[in-house]
Amino acid sequence: MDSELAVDAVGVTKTFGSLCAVDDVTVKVEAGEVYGVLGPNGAGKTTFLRMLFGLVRPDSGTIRIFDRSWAADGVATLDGVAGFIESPAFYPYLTGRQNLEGLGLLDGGVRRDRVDEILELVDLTDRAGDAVGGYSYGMRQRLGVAASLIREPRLLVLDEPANGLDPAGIRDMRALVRRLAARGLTVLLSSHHMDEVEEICDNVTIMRQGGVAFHGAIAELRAMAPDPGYALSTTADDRALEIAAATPGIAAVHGPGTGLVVTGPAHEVSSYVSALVRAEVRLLAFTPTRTPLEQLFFMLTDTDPQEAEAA
Ligand SMILES: Nc1ncnc2c1ncn2[C@@H]1O[C@H](COP(=O)(O)OP(=O)(O)OP(=O)(O)O)[C@@H](O)[C@H]1O
Repeated sequence: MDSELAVDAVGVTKTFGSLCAVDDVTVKVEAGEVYGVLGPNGAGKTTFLRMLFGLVRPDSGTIRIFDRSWAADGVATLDGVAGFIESPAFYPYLTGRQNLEGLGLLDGGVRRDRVDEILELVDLTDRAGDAVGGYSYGMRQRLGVAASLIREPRLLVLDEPANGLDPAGIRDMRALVRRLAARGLTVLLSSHHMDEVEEICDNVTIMRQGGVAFHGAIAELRAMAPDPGYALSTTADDRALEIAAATPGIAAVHGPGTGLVVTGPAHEVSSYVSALVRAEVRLLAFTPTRTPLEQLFFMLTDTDPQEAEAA
């Protein structure tokens, strides 16, 4: 039901000069879900989120947050909404706890046990007494989430919360978002990595050059994804190619460097590997290439995977 939507953005467009940064984007986020806005650099994700926060005014379209709009309700539109656009900023010489308490003062103070609870939730209890200047990037991102939680929001908006994090940081951030969702918080986050969102989001909008390349459930995306691919190196690649040609459902080509790239449904790939073993072709390497969803993301957004990885 539309009145229960946390975010109801319809046909939102924003142009900067001749550049259409956000082009007729519709995003509907149900209360209680984790929603991802995905896209490569420059796709328009941040501009879209900035419009939710009222930092940028759309040229056309409507935005309602928990049934409030900037036009009708002004700043009250942000009641129950918190989050950060790009990286959160803190006083580096104050501790994590002092930063949170300082922010709480803006609202007339925050109870100590509430700060304790939030620090526990973002897994910073042990480091709460250390100066933020000594925090890792991932800890600062988590403290940013903690700062957003002080006002007990119903909707948390996070712009690329995993950007710049190492794999452990990404794992921690993912776990944090899951914990928040389990407490009933609606989370809207942006990302340019499919693997960051595929496990935590229920629905996604994939943006490409301002427009929408896909929107729907992750499950729908999975159904559209191409077969998984594997980089293969053997003692006899030419023979391995011949065997691939004779194995139903398997496609194999020479890889970009040495070896082969093999694609096919998982059970066919398993039969293919058995056939190689029977033919006494020994495997020297067998590693998955991109996940099918990542591959689909690059296809939908028309992005060159190598360029994206370099960026
Ligand atoms: N204030 C502005 N003035 C002019 N152009 C802008 C402005 N803000 C954004 N843009 C342009 O709009 C396009 C979309 O930018 P946006 O930051 O929304 O993309 P993004 O998907 O968040 O990218 P990234 O992942 O790199 O942050 C870009 O081409 C950007 O240069």
